[in-house]
Amino acid sequence: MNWYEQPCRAPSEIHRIAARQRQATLTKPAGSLGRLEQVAEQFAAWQHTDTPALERVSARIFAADHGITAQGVSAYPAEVTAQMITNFIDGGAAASVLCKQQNIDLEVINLGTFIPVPDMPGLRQRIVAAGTADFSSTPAMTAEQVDKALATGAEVVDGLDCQLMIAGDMGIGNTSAASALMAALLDLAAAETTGRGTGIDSERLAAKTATIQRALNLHRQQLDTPLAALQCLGGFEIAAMAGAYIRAAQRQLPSLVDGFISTAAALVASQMNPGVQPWLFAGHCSAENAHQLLLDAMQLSPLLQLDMRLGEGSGALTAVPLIKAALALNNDMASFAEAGIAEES
Ligand SMILES: O=C(O)c1ccc[n+]([C@@H]2O[C@H](COP(=O)([O-])O)[C@@H](O)[C@H]2O)c1
Ligand SMILES: Cc1cc2nc[nH]c2cc1C
Repeated sequence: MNWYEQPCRAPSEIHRIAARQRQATLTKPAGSLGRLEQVAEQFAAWQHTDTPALERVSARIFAADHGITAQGVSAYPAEVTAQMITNFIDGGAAASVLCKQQNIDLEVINLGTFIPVPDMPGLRQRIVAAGTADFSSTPAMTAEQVDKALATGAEVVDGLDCQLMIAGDMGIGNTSAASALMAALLDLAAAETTGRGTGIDSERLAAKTATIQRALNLHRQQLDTPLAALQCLGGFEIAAMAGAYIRAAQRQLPSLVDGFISTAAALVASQMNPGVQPWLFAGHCSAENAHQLLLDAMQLSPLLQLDMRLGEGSGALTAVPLIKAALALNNDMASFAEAGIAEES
């Protein structure tokens, strides 16, 4: 059996129920904390306690370049991927600011960019190749490359000591890869899964959609397993994130999923290993066109809807304070008995 097929233990339904019962005793009308109550119950099931805690969150940004950028699918040039890697490390990126502000440890993993990035502290160089091939004419990766990228995600998770993982993505062109994967894995047309990414106009959106649909037709015979779809249509960072979600679930470590690309990687992961889905939680719904449909297909209900469409883990990072609030309420509120308050009649 391949490492990514090893089973994942299910979260504890006993502790989910215990947390639900605890919620019912707290000084509030039943159900009045809405989704915050379910957040606490979910963490209770993950952590096997009715008073779950969230002290250690780790963010890992997976970066790589995409051959599909040769088709003019992004509003930005591919060199931004390498430039942003340095910006993450220098502290100037949105994800860097959110991590610093919340005391979340951040590491960047470079899977391979067109422009090489020099070694620097906080950057793990795991170069698969200098970007994927252009999937509009050839498979994005070789079988060896997809294996290496998947294994890198697992390696990263094996080094974590935290209670929640956030996997962020950076890769100009990666919304094209994510849209193609979503279409292939959910049996949809490119028109249903393709959006504006970094902000292309309607004319370029039509061309991007046509390019992705042509690629889906070209590779149709090869798209019979999620791994094959990942190899044909994915990116190195998407594969690494899929590997990270799988290994995290195998280690009973929950993941807070970010935006469209992150969720597409989570879709790959949960189709490669069905035990992954119960270990996922959605941080936000991105403004990227197909994200809501993708979340629905994966039965994930996002915490935030702020019209963000940045990637790099930013939406998930923004949701972390809300999770901490949900757990503090669950753990620290007085019960009706403790406060001497009359219960529902
Ligand atoms: O996370 C999202 O929902 C999201 C939506 C649109 C764009 N992005 C980011 O923008 C880049 C991909 O956009 P594009 O247009 O180059 O395919 C990549 O670095 C992503 O992290 C991210
Ligand atoms: C500047 C910039 C920052 C990003 N972060 C994630 N994707 C990005 C794309 C661009 C263009």
